Amino acid sequence: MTAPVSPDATPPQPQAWPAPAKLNLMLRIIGRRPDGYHELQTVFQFIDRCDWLWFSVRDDGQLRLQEPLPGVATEEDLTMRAALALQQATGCPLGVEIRCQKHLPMGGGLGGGSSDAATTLVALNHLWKTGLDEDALAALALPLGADVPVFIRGRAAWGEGVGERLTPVDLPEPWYLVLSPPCSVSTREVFSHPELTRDSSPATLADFIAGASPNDCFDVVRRTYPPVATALTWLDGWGGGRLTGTGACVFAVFENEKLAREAQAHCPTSMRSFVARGLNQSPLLARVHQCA
Ligand SMILES: C[C@@](CO)(OP(=O)(O)O)[C@H](O)COP(=O)(O)OP(=O)(O)OC[C@H]1O[C@@H](n2ccc(N)nc2=O)[C@H](O)[C@@H]1O
Ligand SMILES: Nc1ncnc2c1ncn2[C@@H]1O[C@H](COP(=O)(O)OP(=O)(O)O)[C@@H](O)[C@H]1O
Repeated sequence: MTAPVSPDATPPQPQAWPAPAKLNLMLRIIGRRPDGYHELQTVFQFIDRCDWLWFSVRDDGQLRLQEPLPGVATEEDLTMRAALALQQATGCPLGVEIRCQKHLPMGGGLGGGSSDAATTLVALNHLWKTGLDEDALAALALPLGADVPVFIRGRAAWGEGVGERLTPVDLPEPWYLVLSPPCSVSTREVFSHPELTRDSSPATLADFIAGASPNDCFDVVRRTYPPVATALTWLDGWGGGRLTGTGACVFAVFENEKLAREAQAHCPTSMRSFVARGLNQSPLLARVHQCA
């Protein structure tokens, strides 16, 4: 299924690389590993809302970031960590200067930082000609964050483990109204919350397709973050809101763009929102094929 893309998915310049957002269409926590990480079951789908990145290769091996993000030290930025990981894994003598134009809210459950990291790995693997295949890139991606591999693979997926065991799925590609409450949710904080449900019984993809779309973080996040509760209450009037990942963003599903935009027009002006199309294939894959 090929979806028409919204203007947000149009590259600002031909050399720009997309880092799309993801939604978790469901999220179950079925256990905890000895290292403290939670065993999940989730459904990932991309949306056509993206951060955009530019890469200028340097001959001197240095890694530079134009315009560091507020509150994120340059060496902690996931683009820098991804570039370093690729450099170290391949012994590549080249460096890069990276510009990242953020459109995705940080700590929003949209996976923006993870997607920036994946786009950096994929783009530099091409620009530095380091020749890693998809499996090797996904292996480099996982230590950067549990969400990074799905952005490397670039296909909507049923995810298990910490989200690294991925089975591609072909889903309907509806339109979403996404609300971005004025708060940032720390994934680590939610996963360490004493009241989080951690023992859901395992589900199957068939359960999701039959309409089961729980998010086991929903109650804890709604109780802990009042702006998320406000956004969810508002979406109750539009068929009900769902949480992506650990939030803060929430979303509702619409059959077409017109209905999603109609709902958005009623959204309180205090609430940031956008309309986006669900995508089973990441625009990053199309960008890579453009280079082939
Ligand atoms: C929950 C999810 C669902 O897609 O998304 P977000 O809401 O963060 O976008 C992801 O699993 C998040 O992935 P990601 O954001 O890459 O998390 P990481 O950086 O690997 O982990 C941040 C912290 O969350 C906790 N963590 C994360 C993932 C997991 N399965 N169990 C955990 O307990 C760990 O304490 C970890 O130190
Ligand atoms: N390039 C980046 N973009 C966004 N966040 C980043 C980036 N590099 C590091 N981070 C850190 O990762 C955290 C989680 O980011 P993000 O992926 O946007 O949220 P989430 O995991 O909720 O989807 C941020 O709060 C920030 O501290």
